[in-house]
Amino acid sequence: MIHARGLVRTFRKKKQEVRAVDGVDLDVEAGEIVGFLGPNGAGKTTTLRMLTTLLVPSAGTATVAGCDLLTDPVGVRRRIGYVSQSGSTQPEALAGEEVVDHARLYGMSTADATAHGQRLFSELDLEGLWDRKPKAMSGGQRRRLDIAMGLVHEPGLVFLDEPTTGLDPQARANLWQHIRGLREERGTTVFLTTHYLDEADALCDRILVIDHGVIVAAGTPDQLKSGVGGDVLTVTVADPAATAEVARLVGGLPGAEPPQVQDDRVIGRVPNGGAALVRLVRELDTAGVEVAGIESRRPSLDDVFLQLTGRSLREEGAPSAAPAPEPEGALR
Ligand SMILES: Nc1ncnc2c1ncn2[C@@H]1O[C@H](COP(=O)(O)OP(=O)(O)OP(=O)(O)O)[C@@H](O)[C@H]1O
Repeated sequence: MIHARGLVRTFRKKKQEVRAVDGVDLDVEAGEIVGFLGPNGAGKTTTLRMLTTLLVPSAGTATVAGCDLLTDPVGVRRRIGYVSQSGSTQPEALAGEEVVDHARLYGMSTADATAHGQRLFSELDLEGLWDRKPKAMSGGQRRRLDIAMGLVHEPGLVFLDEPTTGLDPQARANLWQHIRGLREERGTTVFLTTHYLDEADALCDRILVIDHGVIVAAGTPDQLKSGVGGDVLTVTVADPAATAEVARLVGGLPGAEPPQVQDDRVIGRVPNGGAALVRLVRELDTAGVEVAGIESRRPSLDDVFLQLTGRSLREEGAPSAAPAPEPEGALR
């Protein structure tokens, strides 16, 4: 469904050339849900904008939904849906009318567009908002309206740029269900960027990780996690002054990598978490360290990210859980 080779996009910024995307190869098969992850500024949006014909590549080739990106951009546009980070609804237009007009641009009849738009409103919890202007909707409602716009013409391939940012947990869960439903019922292919690792883990068949304009890893969430190797040990101490001693003990476990200290926590990686945990508890007891919590767990996608990019997605200012819901009816 998407096959890109050597995609490059450069920008000039204060007389310097920025290589926002620096040779991206990617393949997305029909019916897949693929997540595109990367730290801020990694090149996700630039890649998406090229694949959706909004930005001309500086180099490289791609076919998207069966059409050549460079020679048939109109063909690409006809076959895809795109929901940008900023959305595309007009603040003064009536929501339902806008959705219908959008579908009609793609050749749908008014009756079909209305029926399909109303079904999407119901599925995306927008019931009762058909005649409301976006400027009088909450941020979460506007985001769901953007998504309805991207889906109303029933494209076979949808690009979603951070679709759930700003949605409350329930709206996020509804949208995940909707995205899965699109694939199951219509075989829709979905390519999405997200800052939520739990979202990528739960929703995506495959994940591509981009950093500095280059894809640094690709695989299923499980493949990526098992690539990190070993288990993650976390010790939380009652007194933060004890972290140096705990770090020494964790670092001394067989096969351990040098641990990190974050506030009152020491985080280490060991080949066998179960055995290491038993030994560590004994050593901590002997050393007289008061422990507030201790756990061994399988690596998460955040650990994958940290290993691949040297940065944690959470350090990037990305929330580790969805932000608190906006009050319904809040004005822009
Ligand atoms: N129009 C532009 N002019 C100059 N530089 C740009 C332009 N668009 C993007 N860049 C630069 O290209 C790089 C990649 O940006 P891009 O928006 O693709 O990253 P991203 O991974 O989507 O980041 P985020 O997660 O913050 O949305 C950044 O260094 C950015 O500053």
